[in-house]
Amino acid sequence: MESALTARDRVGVQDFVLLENYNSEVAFIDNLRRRFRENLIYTYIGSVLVSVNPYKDLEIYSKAQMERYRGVSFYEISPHIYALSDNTYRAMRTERKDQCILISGESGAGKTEASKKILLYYTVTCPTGDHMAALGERLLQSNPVLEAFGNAKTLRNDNSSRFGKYMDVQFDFKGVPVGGHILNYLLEKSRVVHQNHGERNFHIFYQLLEGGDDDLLKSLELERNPQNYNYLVKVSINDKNSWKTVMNALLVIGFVEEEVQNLMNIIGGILHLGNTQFGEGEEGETYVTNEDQILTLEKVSRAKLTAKGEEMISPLNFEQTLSARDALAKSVYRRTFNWLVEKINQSLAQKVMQKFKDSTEKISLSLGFEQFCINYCNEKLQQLFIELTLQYEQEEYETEGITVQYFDNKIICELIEEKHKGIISIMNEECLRPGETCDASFLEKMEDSIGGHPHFVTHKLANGKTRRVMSREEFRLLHYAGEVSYNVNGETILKQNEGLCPKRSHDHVFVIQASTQFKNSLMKLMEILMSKEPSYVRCIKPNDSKQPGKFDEVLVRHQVKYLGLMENLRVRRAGFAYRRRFEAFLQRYKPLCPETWPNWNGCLSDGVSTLVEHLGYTPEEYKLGRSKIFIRFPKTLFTTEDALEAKKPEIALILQKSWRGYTERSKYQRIRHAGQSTTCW
Ligand SMILES: Nc1ncnc2c1ncn2[C@@H]1O[C@H](COP(=O)(O)OP(=O)(O)OP(=O)(O)O)[C@@H](O)[C@H]1O
Repeated sequence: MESALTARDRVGVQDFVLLENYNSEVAFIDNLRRRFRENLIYTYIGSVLVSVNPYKDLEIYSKAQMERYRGVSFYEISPHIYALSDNTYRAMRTERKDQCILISGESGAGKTEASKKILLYYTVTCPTGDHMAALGERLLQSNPVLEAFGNAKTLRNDNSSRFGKYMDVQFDFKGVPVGGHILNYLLEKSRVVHQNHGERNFHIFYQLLEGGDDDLLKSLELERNPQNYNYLVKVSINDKNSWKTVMNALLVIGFVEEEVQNLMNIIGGILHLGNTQFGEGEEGETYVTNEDQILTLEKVSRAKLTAKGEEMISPLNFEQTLSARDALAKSVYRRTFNWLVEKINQSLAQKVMQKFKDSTEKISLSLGFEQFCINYCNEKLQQLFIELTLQYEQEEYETEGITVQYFDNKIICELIEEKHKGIISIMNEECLRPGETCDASFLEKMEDSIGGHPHFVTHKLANGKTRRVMSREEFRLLHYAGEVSYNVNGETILKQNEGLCPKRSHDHVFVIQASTQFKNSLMKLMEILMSKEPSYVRCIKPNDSKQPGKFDEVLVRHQVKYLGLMENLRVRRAGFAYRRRFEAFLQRYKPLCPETWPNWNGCLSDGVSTLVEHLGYTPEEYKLGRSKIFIRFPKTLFTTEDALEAKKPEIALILQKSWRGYTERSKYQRIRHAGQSTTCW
């Protein structure tokens, strides 16, 4: 195994920082490709882990592998998600600082799998109490449940998460995981009533129909064939087995039989709701045509209005009724999903580590409100990445007189969220305006307020070439990940911003616009993340056909670009690969120098100078700042780490000897003291 690993390490560089030509995108991608061919899917850029989806099971996630990475320094061993997990865990314990791991990448790049591997690593390697054994199991089992209700087959991924997830895991002072908590964001509820060609509804609908036993289906008045339901399309993906896994997971998490039955009642109810047929009366009123549904569903075709304190029931026309039926289905599903997450949270009780799951997607189709929110979320996460890594480095380098240029996406975030002028404000204003919401006037307002912004374009504002490919009903944003067009026609952006309810002019003030809600929850998330020490996993999808061994260079290049990996590398290499506060550096490496071991009593920077001179660092290898040492090349650090590793047995021997000497001396003193006391008597 070891020799195989050494051979693997020779294929490409395991840290991009060691790339000879670090400015070359070609060299970067070539390194990725060479490693990918050897099944080396992980590579570092300093402390950032780049992961390429292998689309096949690799034997690198066993318990034995976990043991290899346990307690081992980041740079000492080949890159792995376990190394990052372990490092984060140890940083939390030694530095006593909350940590978070941000996993990003486009749909199908491997974010969910990465998060599962991290969780598995903690549940296997962390110290446990009895409580933890059960908690670990519940943490792991929360995945199949969330996936059943929150994941679906899309063109890009057969198991695509259609919601954002932030998982919090809490440890006690001994490093024992004591609980977990999940926050979910922006479930793609529109999928409940409509799926694009080749895609499916959420897995649970199919799992129920394929896996549920005859009695259950009978009690829910359901038939096995998904084709009998308007909200479903027929594509099976091992749903029968998944059903068993999900039912078992629900039990482990602590759902009682009645709750599971209720959940299934709701899922069945949504399917029936989708099958409700409506007819149109002579005066434009709508009525339910399938008689068995009349009692439960006739209210869908009416709206309750309150004007000047008086309530009125107004009939909806055919179109409005269909839209109200779908809105009801979506709303029930969303609430059920939230309830489910809450139940899981109760089961995980006290809480543990972090992971926010985003779903960066570069989409060139016309999209609506939900996609707008998802892309805004990814934009914010990218901004956070820039702020926490690149900008931080920039500031440090400025004091060293080094300047580095990088792409800052703040301008796009502001375009979306700025008070009074941003797209969200304009959208809200338009929703609050008396009268029917109108996407055309929303577009005009945007053109007036932000027309001319370099990241915004509409048909009217576009130049000839772009205008030819743009419709009059869309606007285009140049996100950091690429251009995305958003459709504003009819039922899309504004309707969804209002929460998909038919608008009632008198209660505008009570409408809490979905975009503002989303913006606020995003701000809260950013606050949480900013308060923690971040680690990053950047996932890359090697091809669009989900095939093992296929490396599509164009696709990979695009992701390298929008994930900002080249910038990340440039900043890393422009300066120093490693930095540590003097006290931390001295504390770690002081055994390597007789003058600093066992203690250095002078000023810290002198101690570090003495230490590195003894180690033979050349002037270009390092620099001393005011409070930190900066080491330019990882190789220098590796050598120092190796020296420390080699020294460890010697240190252990010295400590052992000192301890034995101390205990023997104490014993002698006690005997001597006892002898003297006896003599006195
Ligand atoms: N490390 C891995 N080893 C083996 N297969 C993997 C790995 N990572 C991902 N895959 C494969 O790729 C598929 C897609 O991965 P995953 O669901 O994690 O993507 P994602 O980035 O979470 O996508 P989405 O944003 O759509 O949820 C998985 O179902 C699995 O088949």
